[in-house]
Amino acid sequence: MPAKTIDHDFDVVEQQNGMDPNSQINYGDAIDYWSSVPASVNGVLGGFGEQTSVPKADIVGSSTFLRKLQTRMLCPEGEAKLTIDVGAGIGRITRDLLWKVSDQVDLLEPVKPFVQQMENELVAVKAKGKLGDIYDIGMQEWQPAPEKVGKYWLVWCQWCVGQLPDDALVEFWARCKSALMANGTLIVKENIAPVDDIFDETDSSVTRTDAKFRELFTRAGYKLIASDIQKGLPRELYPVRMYCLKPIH
Ligand SMILES: C[S@@+](CC[C@H](N)C(=O)[O-])C[C@H]1O[C@@H](n2cnc3c(N)ncnc32)[C@H](O)[C@@H]1O
Repeated sequence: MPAKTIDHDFDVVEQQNGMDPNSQINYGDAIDYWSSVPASVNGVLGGFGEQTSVPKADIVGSSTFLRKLQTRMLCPEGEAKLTIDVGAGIGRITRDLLWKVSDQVDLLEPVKPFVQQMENELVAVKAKGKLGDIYDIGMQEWQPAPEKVGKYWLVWCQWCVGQLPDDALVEFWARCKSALMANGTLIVKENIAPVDDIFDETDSSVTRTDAKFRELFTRAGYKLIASDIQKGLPRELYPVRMYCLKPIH
């Protein structure tokens, strides 16, 4: 869930059970949960929709982060800035941010009602000729289309990687490496757990610690070049961290 509130009692019970949060993830349960919420910003942001400060603060934080990284994200002349919005929900981030910095945006999202809603959310992006392909599958099933291997300028993963267990996530990020162009970038923006990884049974996901993220980036073959905390979120939410990663070739 994107905007998870801190619920210590629940976390402690889960940790005391001594179960590995990874082993509790069930892809089917996750799809059932996300299919049951409204196909809206409020639905994909766990109740922290446009009536709250969260969506606006999120987009401002991401564009500030990207602006700081401009010189590290140069695209070779003559090549298109192709981006993929992973676990895209209804296409909120593409609609509000990614189209502005990209020539074309692909989206990956396994929940059918969210994919249908993209048609409404992305009318303006499509009219500008910037809407690419939509893959209605999970990250664990995705691999870059043969003609797109080495073509992506940016892979954007936000509030979705907790849906995969550690090993499947490392394998997914390794496939992203083959999708990226030589100077391509992986951005990961996620909630951060304070002490240990925490399983959330609502959407069958894991909230990871900063240390775990850094370990998984190394395992997947990336170098971390920048990281910032998202500012301006309500106090009751987990901290949210942005990571900028470059593949090690
Ligand atoms: C919290 S929402 C975030 C949506 C979007 N990234 C945003 O910030 O607006 C999590 C998204 O991950 C999607 N998701 C669930 N399981 C997934 C999987 N295995 N692979 C890719 N996306 C998944 C959900 O359907 C949902 O759209």
